[in-house]
Amino acid sequence: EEYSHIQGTRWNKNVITYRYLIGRYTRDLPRNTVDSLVESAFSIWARASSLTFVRSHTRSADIMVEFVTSEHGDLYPFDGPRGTLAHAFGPGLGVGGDTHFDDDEHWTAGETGFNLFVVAAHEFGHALGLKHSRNPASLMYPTYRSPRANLISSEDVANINALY
Ligand SMILES: CNC(=O)[C@@H](NC(=O)[C@H](CC(C)C)CN(O)C=O)C(C)(C)C
Ligand SMILES: [Ca+2]
Ligand SMILES: [Zn+2]
Ligand SMILES: [Zn+2]
Repeated sequence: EEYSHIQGTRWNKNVITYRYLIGRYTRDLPRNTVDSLVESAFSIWARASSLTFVRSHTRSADIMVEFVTSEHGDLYPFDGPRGTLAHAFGPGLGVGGDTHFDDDEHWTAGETGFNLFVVAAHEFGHALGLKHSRNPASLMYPTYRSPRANLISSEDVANINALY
């Protein structure tokens, strides 16, 4: 789900930085696989818009990416295996844009478990300010669906370009 009621509606810049909280990677996948799946999820939005995403190694990144379980320091504890898979805060300072993945899930790069690329693409939509869509073809549909060819719909492209 998205918590944009806490944050603003959009970033006031086109270059958006992200970083991982070191030590908060999942053990389901090699680190470089996590890095490339996350990079691919960002590139979906970069290709659809005028936004660019830069990985940062300093404290000041816009979007902090981490894998956490249960109670993890915000008001939205995760719920163990299945159920909620991840959440992201809408654009803004501090927690704004931060994206948390439930590490009680089995994260994969394929068809089994939950595909990290698919979930990250959805979450980064929220981190950019998008809300859920009732259109099942949309990346912002609130229920997980396994990876498919064209993940992003024309509605998603229209929505991100209406915002930026
Ligand atoms: C398998 N479990 C689900 O399909 C669950 N949905 C999610 O975990 C959403 C993320 C998916 C769409 C990647 C939560 N969300 O909206 C985050 O921004 C439930 C539908 C059970 C809530
Ligand atoms: Ca869960
Ligand atoms: Zn969502
Ligand atoms: Zn959280």
